[in-house]
Amino acid sequence: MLNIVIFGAPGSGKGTQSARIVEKYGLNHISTGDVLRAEIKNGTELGKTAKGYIDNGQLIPDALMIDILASVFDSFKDSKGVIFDGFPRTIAQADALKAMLAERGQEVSIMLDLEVPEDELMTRLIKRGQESGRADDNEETIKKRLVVYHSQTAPLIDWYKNDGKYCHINGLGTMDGIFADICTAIDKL
Ligand SMILES: Nc1ncnc2c1ncn2[C@@H]1O[C@H](COP(=O)(O)OP(=O)(O)O)[C@@H](O)[C@H]1O
Ligand SMILES: [Mg+2]
Repeated sequence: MLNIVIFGAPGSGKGTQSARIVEKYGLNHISTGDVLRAEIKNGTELGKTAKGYIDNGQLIPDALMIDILASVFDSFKDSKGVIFDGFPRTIAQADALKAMLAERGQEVSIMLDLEVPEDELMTRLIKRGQESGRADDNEETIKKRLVVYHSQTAPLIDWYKNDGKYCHINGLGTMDGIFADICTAIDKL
């Protein structure tokens, strides 16, 4: 199985590139953001809990996220592989993902880090907020999310370097150009 972690700040293009990877390689996509937004839309207990954190630009607690992730992962039977989009976001989540995959005789194949400058992230997210109406894509919440990204999520770059899975991708450029770089990395696996 191919287990790909797609990584980057909010607005770095994880969702955009995941859709292309899914189509070309026939993988299953786990976007934890999409899972939580669906729960919010359906008004579930989990959705209510998640909304409080998301509206404030904060991360959902690790223990809850790790449970959700494992149950979504186990819902895919005979999968060719999975793209993890939006998970892990903390060191504790990376440890948990490694343990969860190891229990199932698997491991992360590669971590793709989409690097995009901050001013470009802000421009993209403001635009996404206007077009899609995503509640957390407003300037105030985006700023909080970027602070959380730098303090809690960016340390995963060194974590994955130490684990030998890290792959840097320049996330600035055309969507096709970025996808071509991603394919080059995946095809080497
Ligand atoms: N290479 C790119 N160049 C310009 N805009 C992009 C690029 N990739 C994605 N976008 C736009 O940036 C926004 C955020 O992309 P998205 O894939 O949702 O990011 P993430 O899932 O990492 O938050 C979207 O509105 C998308 O259309
Ligand atoms: Mg996304």
